[in-house]
Amino acid sequence: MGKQHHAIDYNEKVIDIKGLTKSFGDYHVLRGIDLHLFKNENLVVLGRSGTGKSVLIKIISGLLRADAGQVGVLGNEVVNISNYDLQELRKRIGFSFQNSALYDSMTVRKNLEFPLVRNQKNLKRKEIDSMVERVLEAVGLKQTINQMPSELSGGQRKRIGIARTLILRPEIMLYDEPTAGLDPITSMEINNLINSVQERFNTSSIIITHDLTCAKAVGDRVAMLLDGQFQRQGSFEEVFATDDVRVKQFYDYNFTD
Ligand SMILES: Nc1ncnc2c1ncn2[C@@H]1O[C@H](COP(=O)(O)OP(=O)(O)OP(=O)(O)O)[C@@H](O)[C@H]1O
Repeated sequence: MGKQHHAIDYNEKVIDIKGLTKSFGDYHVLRGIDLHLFKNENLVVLGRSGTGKSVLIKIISGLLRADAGQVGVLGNEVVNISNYDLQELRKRIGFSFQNSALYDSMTVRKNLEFPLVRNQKNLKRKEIDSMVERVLEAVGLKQTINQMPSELSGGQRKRIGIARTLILRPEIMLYDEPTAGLDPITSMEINNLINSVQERFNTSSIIITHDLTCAKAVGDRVAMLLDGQFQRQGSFEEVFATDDVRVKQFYDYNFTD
């Protein structure tokens, strides 16, 4: 059984992509993609290395431009968005990168304050402290507030990275390989965290992963990129209920549970 989640709003699409194409020279990475994300939904995007998963989330967040198609994000059309609107839109989207990229010379507290101080210049000390405490509590790491990143485990650093993203209260979360390089128990803890973030912060998320245990644990819906298109979408079970050798191979090599 995949996960069950009941708060998804099927009437509201926070991301709505139609006919998206993107090439690099002669290499056609995305070949007419249709994809949507409902409000409060966790959507897992699966695909082999090099299939264009990172390119897709870069286009969603405006870091890369699409060649053609429509990319609706929180009511904006990002294909022809102005730079100002793009900056405003980016504040509503949180990224959790593969390498959490904490600042090694700053304590956990300073790392968490950093995006706040940069983006919301008029906050009082008390407000900053309470926001830091709130996100630290949400990721279960209150005790690390005065530690340096080098004193944390890989899983803890990943959590702090997620906390730092949450502090700006994003409406959409984009997780790039959230369990990469983590052991199975730590991975499970991150999967649980992704689900609890969805519930506590009402985020809608795209989770890019190779880890099928993660896909099963966090995905309300799964979409698989094959040859530049989402040829399979549905529940975890639906996506893998096929004789397509490309899908079977992906399952056999990536499911270790
Ligand atoms: N800026 C770029 N210029 C040229 N080619 C690019 C660029 N960005 C990505 N590509 C190519 O597009 C393809 C898809 O890359 P992408 O990073 O999206 O893969 P991915 O599915 O995220 O794989 P992985 O899981 O390995 O990160 C790759 O072949 C890559 O070389």
